[in-house]
Amino acid sequence: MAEVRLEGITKAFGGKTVVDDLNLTIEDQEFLTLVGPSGCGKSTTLRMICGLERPTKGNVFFDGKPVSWLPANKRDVAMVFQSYALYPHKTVRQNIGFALKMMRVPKATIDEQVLQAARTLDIEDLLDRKPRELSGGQRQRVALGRAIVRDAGAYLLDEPLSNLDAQLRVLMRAEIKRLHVDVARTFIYVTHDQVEAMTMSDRIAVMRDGVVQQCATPGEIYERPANRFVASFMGSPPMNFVTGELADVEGVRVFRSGALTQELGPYEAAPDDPAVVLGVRPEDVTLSPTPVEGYQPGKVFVSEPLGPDVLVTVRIGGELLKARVPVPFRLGHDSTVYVGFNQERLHLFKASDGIALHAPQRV
Ligand SMILES: Nc1ncnc2c1ncn2[C@@H]1O[C@H](COP(=O)(O)OP(=O)(O)OP(=O)(O)O)[C@@H](O)[C@H]1O
Repeated sequence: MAEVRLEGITKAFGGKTVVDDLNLTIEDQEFLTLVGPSGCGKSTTLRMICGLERPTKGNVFFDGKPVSWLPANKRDVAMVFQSYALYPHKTVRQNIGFALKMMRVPKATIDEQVLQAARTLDIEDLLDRKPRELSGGQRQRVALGRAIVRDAGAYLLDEPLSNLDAQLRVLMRAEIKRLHVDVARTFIYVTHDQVEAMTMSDRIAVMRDGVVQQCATPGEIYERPANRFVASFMGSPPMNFVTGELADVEGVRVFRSGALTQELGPYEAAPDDPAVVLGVRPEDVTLSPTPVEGYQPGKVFVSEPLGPDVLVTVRIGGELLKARVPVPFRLGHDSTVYVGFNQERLHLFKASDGIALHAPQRV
């Protein structure tokens, strides 16, 4: 059992605040991912949770008990690092069992638990090898094995897949997600890869410059990003943004920018300032070779086949927009194309501070 609560935790190094008044509760058995660009404070946050770093201000609680003063080895956590940190001269079996040996667990129990962890991770046949005789993916599994054998309340994983090639990352992503189900413990995972965050997590906390921008389920983050930063960081290929303004034309709210005019649905609040940024994800852009009412004419700039669909960049006036459309797409470069947006899935942000202006919740 481990609910991890961060209450106003702040960390400064030499007067520079790198984590700023962070408040977050990670539920028991939840898979929470901290995601954000390099240097935003993810690892520092994780290190404060596990006890490798002390908060400058604020407190960390495990199951309601403050632990900020406890050293790492006295906390009920196990950590997996990006570098694996395996002992090169020890076998896989010794690496996995090392923490238990340090805790003076009887040998028979260690053997049994190591075997059980190895079975979970499908590395039983590697137990007598040394790390140098393993592939990157196998080393990663050993690092995970070393963590899960500890039977900790919370597992903290810091970019555990970043040293693996793209194919292996996809494989291990699914394996870690499955491992979380099997061991039924709290997982706190750090990555700068938004795809990992989206695919693995129960909830995602998106960080920027030491501040959590939004903490929500992957679905909410994708559908209702709190601000332009979250909208641009989550989603691949990224959301299109067009700067313009809101206007009312014969009682209908429209967005206008240069050559582009787009009718909008209802929005919760009309901002004081009409300067806004329209956001539209590439999969919400439709292309037609012939005119359609409400569509804007543009020119095909470039098209990139992705397999099941095509990423088409279209020029409308001075803007370049990306559309993800199904195959086949037969229009060549510079052909005229008509561009439509899925009105129900448009996003609006205030131009001044990037805060989202949400449409009423769809049911
Ligand atoms: N021990 C330290 N002393 C001084 N500055 C530090 C220390 N540790 C981290 N920092 C700084 O704190 C900021 C946040 O670092 P942190 O490692 O938490 O970021 P991150 O989001 O995990 O980045 P990455 O994805 O690159 O690992 C960075 O600017 C980093 O240089």
